[in-house]
Amino acid sequence: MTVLSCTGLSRRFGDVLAVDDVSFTIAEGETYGLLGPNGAGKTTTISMITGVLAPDSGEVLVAGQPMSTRAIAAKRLVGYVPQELALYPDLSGRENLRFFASLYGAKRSRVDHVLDVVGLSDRADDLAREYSGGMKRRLNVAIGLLHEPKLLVLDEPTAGVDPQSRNQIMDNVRALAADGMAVLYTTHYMEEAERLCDRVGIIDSGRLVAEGTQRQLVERLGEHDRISLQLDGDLSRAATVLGAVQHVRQVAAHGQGIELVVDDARECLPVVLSAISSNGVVVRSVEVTEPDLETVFLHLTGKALRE
Ligand SMILES: Nc1ncnc2c1ncn2[C@@H]1O[C@H](COP(=O)(O)OP(=O)(O)OP(=O)(O)O)[C@@H](O)[C@H]1O
Repeated sequence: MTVLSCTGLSRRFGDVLAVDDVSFTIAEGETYGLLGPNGAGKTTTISMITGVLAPDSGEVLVAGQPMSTRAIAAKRLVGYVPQELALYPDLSGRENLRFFASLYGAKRSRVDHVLDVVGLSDRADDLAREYSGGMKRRLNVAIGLLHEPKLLVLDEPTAGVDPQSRNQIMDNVRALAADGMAVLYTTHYMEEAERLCDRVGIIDSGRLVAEGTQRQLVERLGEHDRISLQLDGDLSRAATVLGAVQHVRQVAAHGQGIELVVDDARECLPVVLSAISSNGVVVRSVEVTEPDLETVFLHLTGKALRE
């Protein structure tokens, strides 16, 4: 079942078209990663999805309910974990949660449950100001879960947190998705997107430039595995021999090195190495590059995700 459906979302700030005709959906139990360089339009998109900001055009539906800045029913279905921490430092973790539970009309019994989910039960009665950055963020996630949302929106939840909290947050997302929650996740960490997200959308200058599973994106761009070799010996002979090896698509020699574009590096490598050595050329080093989301992202946006 589709939980989130965005259709033709656009939003302008003065001369800047921050979000330009963005459409995507997220199904029950699916984790969708929204990736983009700084200023691409991620936060503006999220603000429209969570009903914080009105779109100039387009529509957001959450479990079939239209979202708007005044849509109480739709907002009840969304848990939002913003980039900026939103909690009271002079209240304990538990008091923060009780406060937000009363604000959202959530059951008080949810407080202990969400504390347990984010692994803060044993520190629940300490003041939030005494929490580490990672614990504060976990408390923020707990606040987002209080009212049992169908869609959880996390805006860079692991930015600047310690590895333990980062792992905890990622485990939480996995478990929540396994229980059927739809998750929208933005991050600057490509490996998180690779590990967590069933599908990703790449946004650049306000437009969704590509969308799919990691494999689909890599295949659509026609990216291939590469093998870089540093060699001693007759390079031109090695290049000729390698050009005839099955599944080698391109051979380029430069200096003492040869760069190969191949179909499947793991399968090709043993054949490549034996072809070289049987022609009296010595291999000094080998580097294999398999295309990943970072490659796709660079290809599409011309930028690294973390700059
Ligand atoms: N309230 C605003 N007023 C004017 N311009 C804005 C406003 N909010 C966002 N913008 C502009 O809209 C564009 C998209 O910004 P947005 O914050 O959505 O990007 P982002 O992808 O979330 O970036 P980051 O990764 O840096 O958080 C940027 O050019 C930004 O300067």
